[in-house]
Amino acid sequence: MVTTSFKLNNGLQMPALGLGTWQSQAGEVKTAVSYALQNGYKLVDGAYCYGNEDEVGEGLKEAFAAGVKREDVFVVTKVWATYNTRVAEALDKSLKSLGLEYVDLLLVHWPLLLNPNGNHDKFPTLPGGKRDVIHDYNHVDGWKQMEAALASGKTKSIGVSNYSKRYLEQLLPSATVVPAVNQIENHPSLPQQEIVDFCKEKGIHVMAYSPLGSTGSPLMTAEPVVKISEKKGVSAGTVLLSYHVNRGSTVLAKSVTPSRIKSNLDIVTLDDEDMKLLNDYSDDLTKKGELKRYVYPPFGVDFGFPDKS
Ligand SMILES: NC(=O)C1=CN([C@@H]2O[C@H](COP(=O)(O)OP(=O)(O)OC[C@H]3O[C@@H](n4cnc5c(N)ncnc54)[C@H](OP(=O)(O)O)[C@@H]3O)[C@@H](O)[C@H]2O)C=CC1
Ligand SMILES: O=C[C@H](O)[C@@H](O)[C@@H](O)[C@H](O)C(=O)O
Repeated sequence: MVTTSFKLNNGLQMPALGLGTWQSQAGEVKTAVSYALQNGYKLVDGAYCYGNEDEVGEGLKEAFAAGVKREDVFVVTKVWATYNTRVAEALDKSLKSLGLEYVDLLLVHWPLLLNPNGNHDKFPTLPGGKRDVIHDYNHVDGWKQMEAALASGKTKSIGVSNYSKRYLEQLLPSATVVPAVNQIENHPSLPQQEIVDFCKEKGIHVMAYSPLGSTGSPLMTAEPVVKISEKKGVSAGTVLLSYHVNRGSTVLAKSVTPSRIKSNLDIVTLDDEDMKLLNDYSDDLTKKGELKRYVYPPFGVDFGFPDKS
């Protein structure tokens, strides 16, 4: 029996699979969200930064009108980096767009501050074009605002995203509330074993993003993925998504294509031999220095991840 949900450190259950909405275009994401929720998805992952939360909200509304219950959907949003000193405001904006009274999980999208008074709401830049990062901001202080957001009742859980072990080690000694979740890029080409192990030790649930290798799903053709998919008679997508659930993580898959949204629901148990093939592939890339991070925004900040600074 494949796991369908995981218990968070606050006692709430989080579904094992969620629909991603990054880069889901206007005119497509409403249908994707509504279709997914009416066909078995229980989690939707969004963010203010994605610029499509109004439409995600329309999709939620359509699903609720069709009989899906609010309490059966786990809605995630994130505080964008220009709002890390204005968490309450960010959460209110997202709730308004989503048409909700509360979200189930609010994440710090990235552990840094982009200038809240800069030349752009989301991506402020300096005269030379570089991102306008406020370098004396301390993400540990920012967490206090996340704890206040939790106390407001407008989110049921709080967590982080894009936190390496180093960043978690900075945060945890001062945290009154231990993050329920760390959402990180994760797949066989970026196993993140150190962070996954550390999170497990600290009771922080991992949500894996870009499991297919992000735009265009390049990991579908990775050799061990194809091999396992042929052996088991399942799709390459199923292998890549199941890898996380088998590791005890929640996985997010983005699609705006109904047939893919549906097929991504097929999570299977991978046996020890399958996991060994995938782990050997990861170890080999690690040894060769060929780990691959697909999501690498130009912040110019060392986040402490293994592949690139
Ligand atoms: N916290 C963070 O900083 C980040 C969070 N995320 C979250 O994780 C989610 C997933 O990651 P994301 O980077 O979007 O990438 P994914 O790894 O989910 O890949 C998405 C791509 O794969 C395609 N695809 C989806 N399913 C299939 C399938 N069954 N067969 C073939 N192709 C398929 C999609 O195409 P199509 O849509 O055209 O069907 C799209 O091009 C995001 O949407 C977002 O919610 C992602 C990045 C960073
Ligand atoms: O969640 C997805 C990613 O983190 C995305 O929000 C960033 O990559 C952003 O587009 C950026 O350019 O900084």
